Amino acid sequence: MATLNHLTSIHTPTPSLRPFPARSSRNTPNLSFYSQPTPFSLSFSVKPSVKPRFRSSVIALALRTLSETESVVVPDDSDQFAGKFPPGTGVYAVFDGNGDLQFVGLSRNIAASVLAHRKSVPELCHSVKVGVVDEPDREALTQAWKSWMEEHIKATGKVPPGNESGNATWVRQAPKKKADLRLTPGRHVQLTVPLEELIDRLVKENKVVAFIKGSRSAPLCGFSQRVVGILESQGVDYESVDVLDEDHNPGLREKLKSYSNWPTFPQIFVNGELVGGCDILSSMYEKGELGGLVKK
Ligand SMILES: N[C@@H](CCC(=O)N[C@@H](CS)C(=O)NCC(=O)O)C(=O)O
Ligand code: FES
Repeated sequence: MATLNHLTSIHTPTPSLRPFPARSSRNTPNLSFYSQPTPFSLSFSVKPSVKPRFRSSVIALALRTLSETESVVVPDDSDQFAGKFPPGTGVYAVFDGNGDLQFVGLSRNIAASVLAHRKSVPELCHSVKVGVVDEPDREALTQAWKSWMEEHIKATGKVPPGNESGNATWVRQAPKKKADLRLTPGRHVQLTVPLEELIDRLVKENKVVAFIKGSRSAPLCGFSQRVVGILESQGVDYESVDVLDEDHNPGLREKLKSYSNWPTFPQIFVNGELVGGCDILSSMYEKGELGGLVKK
């Protein structure tokens, strides 16, 4: 069983971690842009005329416009993909190998969208510019998307080919989500084996298990949502269990804390061992350490 000692040995705390993305200025939607090689935890938002406050020796250029945002080359190998793109909401612009803009998209999980495009149209998906939108309501997102589109149209007189009506190259059906795992069929069915044993079996029989608050399709807490976003952006085949579902998982919320010796959720297990919660997973994702751990 994983213990806190075990965990500290595999996780070095990263004080630079903070809620992502950073808050921004008045009036305009909160846009924060970042570019390689700046990890997204260091992204921040500024008005163009304002000097950013740098948080590390890696100098980040935080700019608002499409032309001023640096592009990030999309790696060939999905294992090198980790940490390059944020698993959060915003706009992104995809360029082909000639540097021609092919598509401007909106996504709730930019990293997952870029990965999907890279797989479906690798020849058109060479590099990507990203604009993260803080507190993304529909209007802020649409405004962000419009500003990049308008900038491109102004400069070239053309809509990016992928955004022309009728072009379905970049549109994809949202993949069907797996169902959450449940420990029992319902309240009427009593557990016949101790809960601890069920947890033990569950985490040992499934490579990656995320115990979260809410379902994977509708997480009920930002920490759980972030972890789901990260796992999905990596295309990880994982199982999820809702610790708030007392009907199907009675007592799990409390029992899991003693089982894992970890007091909060989410909790992510890999090969039967607790890897950690949201902070640890975020940090591993940003450092590109997650792929090796969770891939089969
Ligand atoms: N720093 C934690 C954040 C998670 C957290 O603080 N979770 C709280 C609120 S969702 C929790 O699970 N509390 C115990 C409980 O609700 O039973 C992490 O990295 O996962
Ligand atoms: S449920 Fe409130 S922070 Fe997670």
